[in-house]
Amino acid sequence: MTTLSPVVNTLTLTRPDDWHIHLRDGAALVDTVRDVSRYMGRAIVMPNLVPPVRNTHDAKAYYDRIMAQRPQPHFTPLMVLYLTEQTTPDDIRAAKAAGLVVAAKLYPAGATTNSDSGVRDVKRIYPVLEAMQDVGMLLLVHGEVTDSSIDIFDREQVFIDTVLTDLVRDFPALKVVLEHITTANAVDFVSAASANVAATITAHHLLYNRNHMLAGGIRPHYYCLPILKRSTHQEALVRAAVSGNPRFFLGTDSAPHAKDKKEAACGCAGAYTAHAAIELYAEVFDEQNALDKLEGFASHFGPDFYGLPRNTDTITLRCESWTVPADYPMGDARVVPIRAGDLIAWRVA
Ligand SMILES: NC(=O)N[C@@H](CC(=O)O)C(=O)O
Ligand SMILES: [Zn+2]
Ligand SMILES: [Zn+2]
Repeated sequence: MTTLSPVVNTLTLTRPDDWHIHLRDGAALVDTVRDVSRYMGRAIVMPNLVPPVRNTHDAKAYYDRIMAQRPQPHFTPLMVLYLTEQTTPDDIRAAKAAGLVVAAKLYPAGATTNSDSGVRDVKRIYPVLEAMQDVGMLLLVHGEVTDSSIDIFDREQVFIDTVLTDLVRDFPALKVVLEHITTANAVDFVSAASANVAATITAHHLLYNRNHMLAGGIRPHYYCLPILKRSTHQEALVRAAVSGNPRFFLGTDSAPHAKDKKEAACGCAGAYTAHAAIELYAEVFDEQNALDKLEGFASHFGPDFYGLPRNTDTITLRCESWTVPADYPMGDARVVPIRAGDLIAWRVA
């Protein structure tokens, strides 16, 4: 239960989880694992490494590399397989049997960072989806079409209309998470879908719209995929997040890229928010006078949808502003976080 002090300057809630994060690999793990494990209980760890996490063996090895960073003891990484057109139903059954892997991720080939090994035609992985539905493994989806003739601001909506609608109809018992939603269309789709369809929402898509990225100068650290949309979409996401509808829950999509790879003529897609994830979400809920709805979104609805137990301990946030550093170390590189050099209103006690 959320406890609000009378003056609402502290907030205690069940320990949250992050249902979508990129921890990367190698030297970066020191920093990404430390950040995510500060207070998150679990994290769904995205498999878009190079090469991707394709099978139980890869997932176990990646899990071990994460655990070698000695995350806080309350932290557990939840592993995900990367679906390719070569993934077999046996890969799914083996991963389920091994117990470490809770989901598999559909990246349309070419849709986002390290998605080249992804799926060109969803029909080709229908036998794999059949197996997932059968064994109860969740499908996580980067929901954008890749057709170059489709406007980048429309790619999520077109994916919903041309791919996802058929997919959820053809696999009614498959649990599907539409990741990092960015449009009112996605909110409407999930709200109207069966109880087996949910969505994650990032802090940056709740806090920002495309003006923040493009008006008065181009700001590459706001560039992520799916791209920030116009404010009416942002407002629809905020309404969904604070609605108390259990099919919308927290997934930061914190996705670090080295500063020089973002501040470049052709910059990478991804925003870093793991330095202040729950703090940024708290700002959004506070702004909406909906702090009492944060716990459901951050700590209850995710595990409920995944069929996992809720965390049993708590964290406490204080309404006390602090200045985010200009950058943070990320292995041998530096990463510029969201809100760099600026204030955040909440801090974790
Ligand atoms: N969101 C992003 O813009 N980038 C992510 C990939 C993804 O989640 O689509 C990344 O891995 O950098
Ligand atoms: Zn994605
Ligand atoms: Zn992501």
